[in-house]
Amino acid sequence: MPQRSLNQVKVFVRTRPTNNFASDAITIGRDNRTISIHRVASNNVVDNKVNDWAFHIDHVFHNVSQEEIFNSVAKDVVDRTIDGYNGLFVFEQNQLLFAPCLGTILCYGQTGAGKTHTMTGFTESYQNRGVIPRALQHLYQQINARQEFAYTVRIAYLEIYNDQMCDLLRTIDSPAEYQQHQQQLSIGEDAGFIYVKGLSYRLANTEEEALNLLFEGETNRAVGQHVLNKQSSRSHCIFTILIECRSMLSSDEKYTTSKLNLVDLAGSERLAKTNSEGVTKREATFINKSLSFLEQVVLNLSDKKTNFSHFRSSKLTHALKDSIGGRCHTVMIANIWPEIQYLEETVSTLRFASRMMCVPAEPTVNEIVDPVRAIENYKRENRHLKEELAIHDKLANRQGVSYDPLTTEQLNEIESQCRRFVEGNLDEIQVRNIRQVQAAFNSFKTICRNTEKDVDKKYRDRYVVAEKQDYEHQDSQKLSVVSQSTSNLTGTAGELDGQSFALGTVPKEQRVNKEGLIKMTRSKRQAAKQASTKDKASPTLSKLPGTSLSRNQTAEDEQQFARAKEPSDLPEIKDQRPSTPPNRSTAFEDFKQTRGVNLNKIYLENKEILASKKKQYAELARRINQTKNEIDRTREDAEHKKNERLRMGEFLNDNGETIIDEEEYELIARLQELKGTYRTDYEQWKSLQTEISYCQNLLNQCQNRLLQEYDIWYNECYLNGNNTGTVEGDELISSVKPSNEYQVYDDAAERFERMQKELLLADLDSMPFRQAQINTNRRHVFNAPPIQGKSTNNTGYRSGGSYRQEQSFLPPITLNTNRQKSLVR
Ligand SMILES: Nc1ncnc2c1ncn2[C@@H]1O[C@H](COP(=O)(O)OP(=O)(O)OP(=O)(O)O)[C@@H](O)[C@H]1O
Repeated sequence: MPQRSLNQVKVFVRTRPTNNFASDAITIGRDNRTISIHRVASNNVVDNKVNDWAFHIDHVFHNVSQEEIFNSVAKDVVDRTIDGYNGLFVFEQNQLLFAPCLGTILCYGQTGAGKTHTMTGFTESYQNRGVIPRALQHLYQQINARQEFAYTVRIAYLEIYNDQMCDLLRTIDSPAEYQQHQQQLSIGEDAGFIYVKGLSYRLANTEEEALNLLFEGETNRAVGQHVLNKQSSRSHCIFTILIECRSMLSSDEKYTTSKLNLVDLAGSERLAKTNSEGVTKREATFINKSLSFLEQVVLNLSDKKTNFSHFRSSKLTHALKDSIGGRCHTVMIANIWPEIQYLEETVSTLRFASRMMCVPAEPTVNEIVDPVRAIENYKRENRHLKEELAIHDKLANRQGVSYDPLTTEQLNEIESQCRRFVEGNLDEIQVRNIRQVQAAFNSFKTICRNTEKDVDKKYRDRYVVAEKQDYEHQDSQKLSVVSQSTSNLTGTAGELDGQSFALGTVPKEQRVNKEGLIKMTRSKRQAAKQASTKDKASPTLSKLPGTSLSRNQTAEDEQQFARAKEPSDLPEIKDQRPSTPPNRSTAFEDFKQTRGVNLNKIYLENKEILASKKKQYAELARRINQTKNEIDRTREDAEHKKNERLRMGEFLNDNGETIIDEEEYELIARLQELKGTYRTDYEQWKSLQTEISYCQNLLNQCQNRLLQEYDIWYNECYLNGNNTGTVEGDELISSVKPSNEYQVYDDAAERFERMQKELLLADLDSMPFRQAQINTNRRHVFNAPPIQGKSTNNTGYRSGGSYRQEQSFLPPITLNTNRQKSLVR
């Protein structure tokens, strides 16, 4: 095999997994760098065609994961793009006019071969996310790791549909801006760099913001259905990441810029095989035409003798002019569908891949960042600043101030001072320079963390829910406790002097309407109780032994949850279910009486504990306020007495001490006593506050678990446990969507919180991905016009004040219903 030059476009082949792999016709070399095709000639026909091919490429990926594709193919390109390029670009009204493209990843192949799968992946599955979401994650991880640089990231998403360009992020704008963006996009060139006039570049400060943009664009892509692919992309899409980087170390005005294009081409298709007609056929014609122009351009680029390429022959080739080879680090993934009936398409894809391999690419090395020189400059500047500081200190008569790093002894001394300060044994901490201030803050941080740990340990050790015999009784009591606790949370308690912050609860008008919730919950409970009395004979509802829940969130918790969710004494109810699934809230009640009975108990127990803590908290606050009022009154009386004494003239004893009367003495003593009570209560109040937040946390976890188990149970009972295929899209994503039926327990704000917590419990790295997913779903559900016929209430997103509020912050989106595809691919 000929030696590959480093300065050429890299080409990889990825096979779509299939059970009908054409092993007689397709052979992948052992080194995974060769792919041979052998076509069996027809028996009856004299065939003079070439029947054997061998293609040498950089690597063949056969049945590999999305992660491997990203790590082997795309990561390097992303890294190179982050490293930047010495360029310059100019913004005008948030529209990029000029930027060098440093990296391109391109997916090419026949329809249905897995290009979109490779590039974007499943938007609803974190594990199966494609190159773009992974590239964004890697990009922001790198940015966060490079503290010495300040990065600005902008995103654009361009679609080329029937040779017309379209901004996929236009729907984020308000209607007025949207109208502006409707203007025709056009391609411009400056110094060999390509830009799309009118295309919006959106700032993305975090991975989540960037993913929001990706998902928004994905929902706007043109998608169609034909025989070979139910969700076929009918357009070429270019996802552009623009990175601007400034050094924090030098005051240099220069900055590096780079652009990464992630291109998902529409798939070539043979009309006879896809049975395309009407719109789909017209689209296919445009797709095939633009791809053959692309082939032509690539052919010209790979031919050293030709120095002209017809880039302007189509929008696609023009838009990609500076993205293929040349100064751009280009990587192509050729997707093939290795089944015998697609052999011709496979050969044609591999041919294109081979041509692409000959396109020269000489990425320019970034020259701007020279860390050695930067550090030298930094040291020099540091020396100058120190000298200046010394002069300044001398002029200000501040002798002996040292700016050198603190020694271990000095650090220990500061730490000890901080400790004594916190314990109340020291009034002031001696600091003379900024290093000492920093050291003091660090010590405070350490003290704070250790205290937190101690408190946490203390509560974990302390709280174990006792077994309860009469659960139902307590359950009914609980509601009144909750309502009392909320109504008791009034008044304020402040510091002794009354000059600082006030403690207490938020004003009534700012609180969530709990009464409504309680009424609703109560009526649902009653309904459930009636149902349970009817079914008394059923062993399903027989009393289960009380469950105790350790506050330790350890294996013990897990075991208990496991025990709770698998009550062995419950009969299998699956077969008794009606064929039509019941409404979810009825099913939920059912679940709480059967499979979820123990989990529900734990949940309610915890809720009760929380309610009682809140009650104590409110009572204590009221008591503190009373004490505070009494302190104020007593202090006033004492002051009054003192003034009276002073007016009458002071009496002194032989030692020169002031003599006061009995009444004034009692007032002073009472004042001391009240202050003592106040302090004790205040400490207890603060500690209760921590306990409440701990219990609240635990309650949320129980709630999440209950709802998860409910989803599983519901699927098993009513959807035959089938989580794919037969289930409607809405059902599929129900596990990540808050649903109205869960209102049995909580109001909208709580649901929102629960949803976030549910996500947090999962892999932390996946948080931005999942959050962006939810944001996009929610945005589209909120803004779907009512004329679409579907009631948005079905989704469970619309009820609840907090959602409405959130809606008002989001820009309205107008959806093109013809072109919108489901978020679930
Ligand atoms: N590597 C893979 N692993 C799992 N599923 C795959 C893989 N590649 C493709 N698929 C599945 O094959 C189907 C078609 O894939 P995809 O839509 O990505 O093809 P495409 O090349 O983008 O087609 P088109 O050009 O028509 O848009 C999808 O259901 C996708 O999930």
